[in-house]
Amino acid sequence: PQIRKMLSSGVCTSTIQLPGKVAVVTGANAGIGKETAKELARRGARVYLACRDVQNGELVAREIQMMTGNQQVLVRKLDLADTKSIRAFAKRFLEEEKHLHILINNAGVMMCPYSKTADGFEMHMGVNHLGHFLLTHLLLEKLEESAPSRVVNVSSLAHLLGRIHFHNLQGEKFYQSGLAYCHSKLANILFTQELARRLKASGSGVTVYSVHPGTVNSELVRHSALMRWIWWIFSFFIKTPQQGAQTSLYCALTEGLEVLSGNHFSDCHVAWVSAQARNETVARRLWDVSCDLLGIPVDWLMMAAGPKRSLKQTTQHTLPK
Ligand SMILES: NC(=O)c1ccc[n+]([C@@H]2O[C@H](COP(=O)([O-])OP(=O)(O)OC[C@H]3O[C@@H](n4cnc5c(N)ncnc54)[C@H](O)[C@@H]3O)[C@@H](O)[C@H]2O)c1
Repeated sequence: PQIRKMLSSGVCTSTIQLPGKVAVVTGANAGIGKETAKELARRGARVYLACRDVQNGELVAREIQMMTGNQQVLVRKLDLADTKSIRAFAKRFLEEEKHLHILINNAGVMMCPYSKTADGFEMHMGVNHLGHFLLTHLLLEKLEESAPSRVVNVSSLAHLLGRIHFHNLQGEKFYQSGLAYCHSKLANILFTQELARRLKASGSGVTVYSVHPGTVNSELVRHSALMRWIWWIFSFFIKTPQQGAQTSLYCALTEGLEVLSGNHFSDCHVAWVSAQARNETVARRLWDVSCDLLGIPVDWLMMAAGPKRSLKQTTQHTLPK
């Protein structure tokens, strides 16, 4: 354990406690999300485990309650592959909670065979990007009312290989499962940056960060025999889920991080991103296209001084069938 500790740099050293604070963690019933939720609960927050599998979520909630002594760990159904489920989750949450201080967009799928969400979106883009885009949109007013508040988008170093192909967003022209994951993780970073720009322009007290958690021993690689094998071989050297949760926790908890809103973090430090991930034009267009696909008004968070764009300029993308 000592060697493992040495190999894993980046620990969230914030001592902040969270009584009276409310947090939502997506995909909180496994891996990095579970450890993130556990630590937020340990610090006294009321934590919503937003899970696709509620039964399993309840088991995890009981485990976290027992380990932390915090009974305010609640499970709510959220399937990010279905916009109806996302809207139902948000509706219930907004009805029952006065505040939301921390939203961790953590859930993700990797290298799944070509498949589509209930709304016809390619699964990686649908779950990893569009699902969290819609969820954040629906919860933003509550975050603004609760400011200072934070959004953490769990992305990946895999964004390096990502590209936003607007003519092939649903992967119907060409599809490769590994690349589809990379594209969706690039979308996480572009969304973070565009959201940060808009929140700043609107004078909101909500800040947003994207995160690479490291290479983490979790179930994420379940769809690829090769990746499972590689993860197994290197399992001693890669991070535990608890170590993988540190950068998400750092971005959610560290005092004074507001000035770095929009940045990407790894090992609890600001991290470099690819040229693609710094392209503001692509970020703006992805924002508009995402709104279009989800039926959200493009100006749901209009740049105060930004150029007005007509949707015509942005509709050169493939709609789901
Ligand atoms: N494990 C790594 O090495 C690694 C590296 C870089 C980035 N990440 C990112 O970290 C995040 C967490 O991954 P992990 O490693 O803990 O994997 P994991 O498979 O253990 O956890 C993923 C979680 O997402 C949930 N999820 C999947 N599809 C969902 C859906 N449709 N609706 C709601 N929830 C859904 C799963 O149920 C699970 O709880 C992901 O966004 C992943 O891309 C992981």
